Amino acid sequence: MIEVENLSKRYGNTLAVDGVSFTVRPGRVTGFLGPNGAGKSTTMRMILDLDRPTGGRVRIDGRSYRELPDPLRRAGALLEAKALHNRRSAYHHLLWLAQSNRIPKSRVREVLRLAGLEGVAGKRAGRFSLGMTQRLGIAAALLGDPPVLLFDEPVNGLDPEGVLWIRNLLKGLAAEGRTVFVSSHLISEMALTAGHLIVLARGRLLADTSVQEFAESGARPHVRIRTPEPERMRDVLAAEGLPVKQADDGALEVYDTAPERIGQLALAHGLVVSETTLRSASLEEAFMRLTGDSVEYRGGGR
Ligand SMILES: Nc1ncnc2c1ncn2[C@@H]1O[C@H](COP(=O)(O)OP(=O)(O)OP(=O)(O)O)[C@@H](O)[C@H]1O
Repeated sequence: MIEVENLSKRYGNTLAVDGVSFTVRPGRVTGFLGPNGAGKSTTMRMILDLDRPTGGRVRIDGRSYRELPDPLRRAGALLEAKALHNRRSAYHHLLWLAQSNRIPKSRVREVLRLAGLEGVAGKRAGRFSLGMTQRLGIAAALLGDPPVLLFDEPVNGLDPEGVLWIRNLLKGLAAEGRTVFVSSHLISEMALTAGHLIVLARGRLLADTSVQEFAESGARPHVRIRTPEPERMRDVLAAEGLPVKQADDGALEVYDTAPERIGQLALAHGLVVSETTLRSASLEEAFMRLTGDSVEYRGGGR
């Protein structure tokens, strides 16, 4: 379990993380979602004691990272993939990590296999592609077989097969009862892997919720209408007190109503309607609404 309490980080004039509290529980994948610059990486670095908080505190299974005995066996992490300027082979890189953390040598082969790197174990890690570097980072995170795992944007640089692999890996690790915390700026990716979401924007916590609740809370169902006379339709809808807006493709979007009601109104006013479709907002729309609002709300602040 990871407990983050009132955590803040200031870099000069930038409040990268602004009084954030949440708990990441074991047994499920928790997505850490937010647009670029939201403060996800900074939060993850503070959880791992790689960056000192300006305020607040973090606990991993009840202790701060630096108090953990054998930290690699308690918490594993993949942070942003950096090109490894590493002359060591993938195998020797992992072996060095294992030996400095009292992890048995046999575990190196195991994680190379888990990460699909057996075939390139002898190659210099510094020459790896981004996708292979990502896999090597994941192998290192798994090396100590830790109950707590953090992954910062793990699908970056992976090909479709790799993306599928990581989704299944994350779900499998959570199903084993581990605490799995994964950052992403893509809600679509998180919808496929995470059961729970922590949403951050501009350093602030916007939501701490299940994926399903998140979709429902952000969703505002509406009816899409296509008509050759959009202006007249707008007038009719406005007279009925129905909120309406025009989508980029020219269709009208009407809220707080049902397609049947639109059909009745069109008939009553002699309007031709070529499409009426009930749409519930997608997860993307829920995410955009939530984070977009926060950007507007906080615009000019600070
Ligand atoms: N070392 C640093 N020095 C100064 N500012 C920083 C530093 N690290 C991060 N920031 C700033 O803090 C804010 C949050 O950055 P952070 O990288 O944590 O966001 P993020 O959500 O991980 O975004 P991304 O997905 O783009 O990595 C940004 O405004 C960033 O410019």
